[in-house]
Order: sequence, then C-alpha cells, then structure tokens
Amino acid sequence: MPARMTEAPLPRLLILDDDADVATAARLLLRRRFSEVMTLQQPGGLLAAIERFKPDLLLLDLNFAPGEADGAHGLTVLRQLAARRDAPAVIAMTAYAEVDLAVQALQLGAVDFVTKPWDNARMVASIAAALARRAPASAAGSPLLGGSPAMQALRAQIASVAPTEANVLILGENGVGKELVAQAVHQASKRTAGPFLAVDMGTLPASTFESELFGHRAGSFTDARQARAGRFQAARGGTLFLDEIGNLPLPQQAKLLTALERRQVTPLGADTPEAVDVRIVSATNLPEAGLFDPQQFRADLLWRLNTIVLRVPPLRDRPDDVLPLAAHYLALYARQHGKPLRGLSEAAAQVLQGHDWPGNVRALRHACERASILATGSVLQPEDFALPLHAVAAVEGKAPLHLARRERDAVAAALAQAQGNISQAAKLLGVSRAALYRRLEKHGL
Ligand SMILES: Nc1ncnc2c1ncn2[C@@H]1O[C@H](COP(=O)(O)OP(=O)(O)OP(=O)(O)O)[C@@H](O)[C@H]1O
Repeated sequence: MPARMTEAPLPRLLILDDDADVATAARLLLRRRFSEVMTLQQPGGLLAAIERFKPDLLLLDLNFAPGEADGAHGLTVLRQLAARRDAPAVIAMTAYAEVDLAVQALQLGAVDFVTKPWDNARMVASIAAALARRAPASAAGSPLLGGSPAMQALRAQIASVAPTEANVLILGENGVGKELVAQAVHQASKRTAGPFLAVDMGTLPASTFESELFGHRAGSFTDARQARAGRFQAARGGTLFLDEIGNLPLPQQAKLLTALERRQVTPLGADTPEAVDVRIVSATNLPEAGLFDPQQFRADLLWRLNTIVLRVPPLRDRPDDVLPLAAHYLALYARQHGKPLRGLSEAAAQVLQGHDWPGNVRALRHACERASILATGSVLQPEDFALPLHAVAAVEGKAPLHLARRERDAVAAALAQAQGNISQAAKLLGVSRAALYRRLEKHGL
C-alpha cells in the first residue's frame, strides 16, 4: 500500500517589474508552481508587500524605469533586503549583456539571475533551484523531522540546552542534520530575534580568515577599500554557527581561541577591540578520536566549544525515521517540480528502510528529489531511487532476480564509468560493441 504523505504548502512569488507585460508573462509561466503570485510595478510598496504577502521568492527587475540600465535601483533594493530576516530569495532579472550588473546582484545576495527575454526552461530551473535551496530554512519552526527514540531524545536535549548561553558542539556524520540542529538551538534560545549566521570554517581561506571573522577597517590591507564587519559583529545578538570546525587549521584555531577567551575581537587595522555578543554553536563530522588528537585540534579550544555536546546519530541507526522523512521530501518535491504526488510501493519502502544511507538524510533527500522528477509510474518502485544495486538486492532477498533490471543497471554503470565511450563500456562489460548497442536500444539508454 502506498505510504501516506504530508502536504507541503506551495511557495508564494512576488514579481517586481515596471513592465506590466513582462510581469504578466512571468505570472502565466510560473503560477502553477506557486500558491499565489503578486506583481508590483513600483519599488515603493515592496517592503510593505514583503511583510504582508510573505513571499518565498522575489523576481526582481533591476531596472525599474524604462530606459534605465545601471540597475542602481535594483541593487538598492537588494541592499535593503540583505538586512531583513524575512527577506525572500531573490532572482534578479537583467537585460541581455548586463553581466557586471548580474555579478553585483549576486554579490548582494541574489541567488541567481536571468536575462530578459528569458528562456522558459532556464527560468523554471532557476526558480526550482532557488526554492530547493531555501527549503530547509523555510521549514524553520519544526524542521527537525523524525519520531525515532534517538530524535526524540535529541529534541529534548535541544529544548533544555537552547535557553542557556552555553556553547554547543554538534557531532555527527555528513548530512545527518547538524545544521538543522544548530538552527533548532537558535530558534529555541533567547537570541531567536537576532541573526543565525553560519560560517563554513573548512573553506575560509587562511589569508582572509581574520578579516572574514573579525572584520577590517578601510585601508587595513591593499584590497580593503571599505571597512567591513566580520561575522562576529554581523551575528551580534544572535548565534554564530561555526560549521566544519574540525577542518580549521591549527594557526586559525589559535586566533579563534583568543577571540572566544577574551570575548572580544579586534578588526584588522583597528586599535581597540570590540566586545563579542554571540552564542557559539559549532559542528564537525570529525570522529571524536580526531577531535581529541592535539595534532589536529587544540584541547583548549575544544574545551571552549564543547560545554554541551549534542550527537546526531546516523540515519542507519534510526530506521524509523526513514519513511517519514521520505514522505516529507517526496511531497515537497512533487509540489516544487509540479509532479503528481506518488506513493511508495511496499518494496520501495523496504529498500529505503533497509539501506545504510552513508550520505544520511541529505542522500535520502536527493534520492527523493530524483525519484519525484524521473519516476513515471503512479507508485514509486525501488529502482526509482537509484540506490546502489546491492541495497536493492539485500532487501529483495529471495525475490526474483530481475535479470533485465540488473542488466540495465550494469550497462548504465559501465557507460557512466566509461564516460559515455561505447568501446570502453563494451570492454568493461565483456561484450562486443554491437551487443552493447543492442542492449542500449533494448533498455532505452
Ligand atoms: N531530521 C531532519 N528532518 C528534516 N530534514 C533533515 C533532517 N536532517 C537532515 N535533514 C536535511 O538533510 C540535509 C542535510 O542536513 P544538514 O545540512 O543539517 O546536515 P549536516 O549534518 O550539517 O551536513 P554536513 O556535515 O554535510 O554539513 C538538509 O537538506 C536538511 O534539511
């Protein structure tokens, strides 16, 4: 019997374009993907419209007046939105060849840009990607799904830890939901009206580490034309989420430690330090043995960060969570991609639950997105999730061996490995090129 699924609400779209025809064309193209579409021709009412209408996405023409081309108005709007917590994701629209303008829009926080006149497929893809990226944040409030005993215990820990000011270290494999846990801590904390700012410590270049985190004054180094606040200042009154903390090289660990010990930071080029008012939540997928190895991680920094440790268990250790998560994401993607909502066959449910999910919830989410886009039947089958063959075989046990399907999988795998090179794929499979062509035809590959 197909599993029941919860309905995810359709997102809302706001279009700001001074050309009524363009706004109408966009509305007609996109209205099936949104519960409501609102159009504005003047920027004056934009902030009020955002408060009232609460759009998930804003399609923003950067040039408001006919003939205008410098995009100054649109960039001003983007700057205003950057300061707001309720700002929608923004896709900027520019005239053809305004590449510099598009780049500036992206730097100011737009998630993508499309050039006018747009290509419908490109516009739809851009919108789908923007909404997908926004999905975890917009689930804020009750985003941490899963009723397994492990998740219930984790939620209880979050509830008791969040209202304190204690620093929290979140441990768990890739994709288990550490960032969602960090957001949940912030949302249940006394700082919930302040910002939640995530910084990926693994990718901060060593050369700009201090400027990124602590800020800089104008002229403090060659490229520092304007003063800039660091993440510590930007997160003031809120929570600073230091992700991938285990990847921070030792020299940067020392700088971070100093800031945390003194609870103040000195922007590059400044004479006086500034007090820090942030709660630190950090996360790593490093195994605990690695964290406790002083060659990799300073014990004194660890001691500052891990006042409270929250462990998020891998998905394979909480199989009860798999089907509710799958149902949630299948419903979400069915909506987002305008596909019919499909249930899971018994076999698919078993395969999903029995899989060991090395990529955890992120991988399950991707598998659900793929299935909701590519599946053709009314009920989802194991193969729609494109899991490695052994996962399907392990659960099917004594079920028929599905020779045709395995042959198709083997051919597809060989083609992928050979990067589409037919001769090489044929060699990998131990068949002639002609035999491979026959199979490609047979399986519609
Ligand atoms: N309990 C959950 N309920 C709903 N969605 C979840 C849950 N856990 C994880 N996800 C989803 O899985 C994806 C990965 O989650 P998240 O980014 O929080 O993991 P992570 O542990 O921080 O990953 P990484 O270590 O790779 O940065 C996100 O899309 C998130 O929305």
